[in-house]
Parts: sequence; structure tokens; C-alpha cells
Amino acid sequence: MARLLLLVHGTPYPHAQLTSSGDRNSALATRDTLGRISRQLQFEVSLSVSVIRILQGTLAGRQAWVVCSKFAIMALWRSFSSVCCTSFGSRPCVVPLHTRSRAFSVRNATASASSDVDQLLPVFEDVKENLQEPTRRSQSSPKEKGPSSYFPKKGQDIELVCESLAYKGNGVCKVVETGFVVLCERALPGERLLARIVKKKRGFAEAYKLKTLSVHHNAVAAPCQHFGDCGGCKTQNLAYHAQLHEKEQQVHDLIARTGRFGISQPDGPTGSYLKPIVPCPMEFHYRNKMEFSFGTQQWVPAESYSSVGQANDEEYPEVTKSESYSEDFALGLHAPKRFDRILPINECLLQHDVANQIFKQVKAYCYANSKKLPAYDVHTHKGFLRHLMIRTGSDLKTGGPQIMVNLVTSTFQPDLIQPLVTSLVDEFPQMVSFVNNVATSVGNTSQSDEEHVLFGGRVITETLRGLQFEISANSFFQTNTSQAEVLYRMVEEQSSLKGDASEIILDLFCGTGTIGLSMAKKAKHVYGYEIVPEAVVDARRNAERNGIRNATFIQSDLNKLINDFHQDFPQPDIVITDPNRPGMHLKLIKFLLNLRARRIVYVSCNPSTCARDLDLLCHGGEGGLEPQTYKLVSVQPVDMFPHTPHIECVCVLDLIERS
Ligand SMILES: C[S@@+](CC[C@H](N)C(=O)[O-])C[C@H]1O[C@@H](n2cnc3c(N)ncnc32)[C@H](O)[C@@H]1O
Repeated sequence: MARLLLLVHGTPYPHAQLTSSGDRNSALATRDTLGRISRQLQFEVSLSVSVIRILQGTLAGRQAWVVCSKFAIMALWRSFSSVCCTSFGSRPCVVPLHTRSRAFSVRNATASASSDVDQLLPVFEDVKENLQEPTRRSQSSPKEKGPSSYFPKKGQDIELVCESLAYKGNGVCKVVETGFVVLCERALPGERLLARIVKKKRGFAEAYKLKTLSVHHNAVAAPCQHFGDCGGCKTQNLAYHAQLHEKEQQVHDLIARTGRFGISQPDGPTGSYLKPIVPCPMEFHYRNKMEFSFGTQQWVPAESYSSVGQANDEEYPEVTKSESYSEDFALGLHAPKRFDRILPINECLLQHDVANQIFKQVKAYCYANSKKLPAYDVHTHKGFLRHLMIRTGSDLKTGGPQIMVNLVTSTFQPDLIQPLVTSLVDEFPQMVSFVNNVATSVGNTSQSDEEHVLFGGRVITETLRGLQFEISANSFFQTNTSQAEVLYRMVEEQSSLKGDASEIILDLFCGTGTIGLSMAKKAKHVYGYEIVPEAVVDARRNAERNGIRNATFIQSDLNKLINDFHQDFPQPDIVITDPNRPGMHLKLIKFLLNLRARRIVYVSCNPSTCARDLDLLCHGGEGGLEPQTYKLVSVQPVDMFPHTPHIECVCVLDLIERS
């Protein structure tokens, strides 16, 4: 007879209690229930306070089933290879079943943790069915591939089903047979796929996709020729409405779990403040800035994906040879997770058409002259060409495109570049600025030590919220101009300014001052803080250019607040905070909680750190933060970057008045 080992109270694993209340009566009730099940299904049941002791004492090479919580399953799995586990407890989970040769999932096992026999019987019937299964299957198809244990191994190829997209765009998948969670690159929600495990982490594994086995109904043909190889547009082959749904879901989950604002029921708390995502009207050509890199090592993936993600070769991830170009020169985008390998590209569908034409001309010129203009080698730090940045603005009079080309080199040798500049000037009247930034540092960045203007002006222009902005090569400007218009309008509306020029706005992480300046006409005064000195200079110039006198911009590191920070400005009514991806420093959060502005509008490009900060601002806690200072009013996701994992959010918090 099969042995069903039953774990009860008092185990060394605190999570492994069988009942939620943990009292003796409910344990007995559970034991009684399982006793009835075992009689009905003819299992032998053993009870013990220590599952390890049971296994050591009674397993003796026989197959056994253990009923316990999922935490205990993990511990057991590491110790014993011939144990079948199912979960039972206050928190039901997907159940892995393991025998010596293969793994099975127990259908319906997540249905209930109740001690009701009727509900539990199907689970254990499944267990019993699987008991016979291994022999039957192994006889019929001995070569059939399958996971050999609950924990997949590094290098193992495994069949997955993708359920959703995680933040950063990787698919959240489950191993078909066991339910084990695997984060898989390029997996799309709803598809079945074959993947190779690359990394094992605690409780989950990471993989990359080898092949789509069955395509999701929302899969579409990806228009970009580099899709699948380039790390940028991971979800170009997912219908846009489905991308939006996934992004909305991610924000929802992060706000609910990390932010601790409750799981949404249709009329539950998260649902009530989470607003529907605002789509981006332009699905392509929306980026006003693209940065490409030169390199000495081309990355040409052997496996290229077709439009719906079919792999044609399993030798992923790379070969470094290319037939079409010399091996020691490449211009394109960094290969995924490789700082030294460049994926040569022909165009990028996210940038403006004219920017693509310019890119092609620069590329052709540089490849043809690669002996005179060698690419910079990030290992030896030799070579000349480092980065190519193309920025698109608009002419303030005609509204037509204005292009800036910024070539980043390791030394200043204008004679080498001038023929390229001349050829671009002849061909592209839209190019109004060609600058050469010289970066001598060994870091892989386009930030430079000096800037030389080789053609036109030092800046291009753009119109946003009725204001004119000058953008220099290194200053921050929102990369999707038309959607920034929507975002800034939203920030202004949600800041609920009275509009009578009586209120003070504190604009934190203000960049070139775009948000604060667009609201200045309704405010008494705007105080903007920003770390990058050039951006502060641009912000001041932008204020002047637009005749705005009630805005002050100050260079400051908001991660290192000094005690008298507040003395620089009067008590603000509204705080706009727009930090970069790491979110706000705890010191700044503490400062805001003490400052007590009437409303905070938090603009975020990273919903994960945003949810963390909202939690601290509203629930307090960590580091003695005051609870109940702010309440969350709304979270509005905005899609600024279709086909990429990026999500922008505008969140509104209102001060809770002290009684
Ligand atoms: C997401 S951008 C927002 C810029 C601006 N609000 C806009 O919409 O154009 C974040 C800005 O924060 C600045 N920043 C990053 N770390 C900072 C820090 N520690 N102190 C002050 N500013 C910082 C960056 O330079 C960047 O301009």
C-alpha cells in the first residue's frame, strides 16, 4: 500500500501547520478528514510532529506522500528525492508531485484548504492516479523528455506556460508539469513555449525562450527587422491592447502588494484609486532621442526570431561573427546584458524617419572609413568612435523636425569628422546641430568632458505645453514629446492648483524645469531642485526664454538633504516629485512627511520603487516614519513607451488633516 505521510502540529517548520488556527481541535479534525480520505483511497497514513523524523524512520526507500505546507515542501525536496508532496494548510499552493523518474502536477489542488472531504477527495484521487502513472508512461515512451525534479536544472530545456508579464517585461511562466515559477525573457502571456533554464534563484528560475509552441491569440507580427535580437522592444509581437492590459496589471499588483494598498476586488481599495492606463497614440516613431554605440565586437545572434517568436536554432545566445561587416567594427545597440557586444542595426522604428535616414548615412560613412575612424574598444580603451546620439526636436516656427547629431569620441580630432558633417549638412536640411562630445573616461557612458559644436547651434528647440524649450546634447528632456504633453497636462490637472497665483510649488527632480515651468502661470512661485548643473542652467534659460519670472532653479542632491534645506523656500502647497528609477531616498521621504504640503503629485518611471515610496508616505513605518500623514487618492498609469516594459505613473496623495 502507498504510504501517505501526514505532517501535523508542532513540527520544526512553523509554516507547516495544517490548519490556519493551529489549535489542537482543528488539527484533530484535519487528521480525521485525512483519515477518512486515506481509508476511502486506501492509503496508509502516518502522523508525526516531525516530517524529517518520519521520513528517516519510515520511508526506507519506499515511495511516500507528504501532506504539508508549501514551505515544508521546499525543505523536503532538498533532503529527499523519492518523496511526493502535496500541500495542505492555511495557504493552498500549486502542488508538485515527484517520483524517482518524473514530476506531475496535481490538478485542482489549489482549490481549497478546507477540511471538507468532498473537496479534498479529488486532490488525492489525483495523487493516486499519478502513483500508477510513472510506470505506465515510462514503459510507453522511455525517451520522452521531461523535468527530472521539481527544481529545474541550469541548462535544462523545459516546457512553460506564460501567465503574465513581470515588471521589466519578462514573462512570468510556470513549468507545465509542476507549476514551478520561471521568469522567461521574451515569453508572452498566454503562450506555451520551450525555454532553457539559465539561472536558479530561491524559489524560481530564470530562462530564455527557445521556441514558441503555441502562439497566444494576441500575438502579432513584429514590424522591426531586429525584433527578438535587440533588447529594446520586448513586446512588439504582442497586440498593443494586450501590452496595455499587462502594464495596467503590473501597476495594480505592485500598488497592492509592495504598496500594501490591498488586493483589488471589483469594488475593493486598489480598484478604486487605480485609473485605467492612458494609451500612447503613436505606437512607433515616438522617441525624440536614441543613443547608439560603436564597438569592436559585433553580436549577431545565431537564433533569430520570426515575427511571432519562433526560434530556428537552439544555440542561443550568440555567435560573434558576421558575414557582412568586418568583425572589429560595429554600430548599433548593446546586446542584451552585454556591455562589450554591439548588435549592428539598420534602423530603429522608435525614432523619427529622418533620424533613421541620418543614422544610415553615419553608419555607411563610418563603416567605409573604419580604418581612419576606429571604434572604441571597451576592454583596451583604444579607438576613437564611442557613441552616436540623435535627438529630434521641432522648429518653433514651422513645427517641422529639427535634428541634433551628437558624436561622442575619445579624443578631439575634428578633421577626421568634418567630411561626415559636410555630407550630412548637404543631405539633411533638418539637421540644425552637429556636436562632438569628447569623453575621455573609461566608463561606458556618453557623458563627456568637453563639447564642440561642429555645425549649427548647441541646442535644438521643442514646444511643450505652449512653452518653448532649448535642449542641449546632455540635458534631460522627456523622450516622448507628444505623450509628455499628455503627462504634464495630467500633472497640472491633478495638482488641483487654485489657479489664482497664490500657491507655492516645489518641483523636485525638475530636470530642465519643464513640469514646474508649465505650471508657473497658475502659481505664486515654483522652486525646482535638480542634481545636474547643466540641466539647472537649461531650466533657468528656459524660464527666461518664456518670460517666466516666478521660478527659481537650484542645483542640489536630493539624496543628501542638509538640515536647513527648507529655509531655501516658503511652505509649499503642492509638491511635484519626479525621481529617476531608484525612487526617493528615505531622507527625502522623511522630509516630505515633516513638510506636510497639502498635496503631493508623484510622477514615476518605475512603479516598483513608486509603490515602495507610496507605502512609506501613506503607511509610515520604517525608520520611525509617521503613519497616516498622507492618503493615496489616485494612481494613473500612462504608457509613454509602447513595446517596451517601461511604465509611467502619476500618483496623487493628499495630506490627512490632524484632528
Ligand atoms: C525622471 S527625470 C525628471 C525630470 C523632469 N521632471 C522632467 O519631467 O523633465 C529625473 C531627474 O532627476 C534628476 N536627479 C537624479 N538624481 C537626483 C538627485 N539625487 N538629486 C536631485 N536630482 C536628481 C535627474 O538628473 C533627472 O533630471
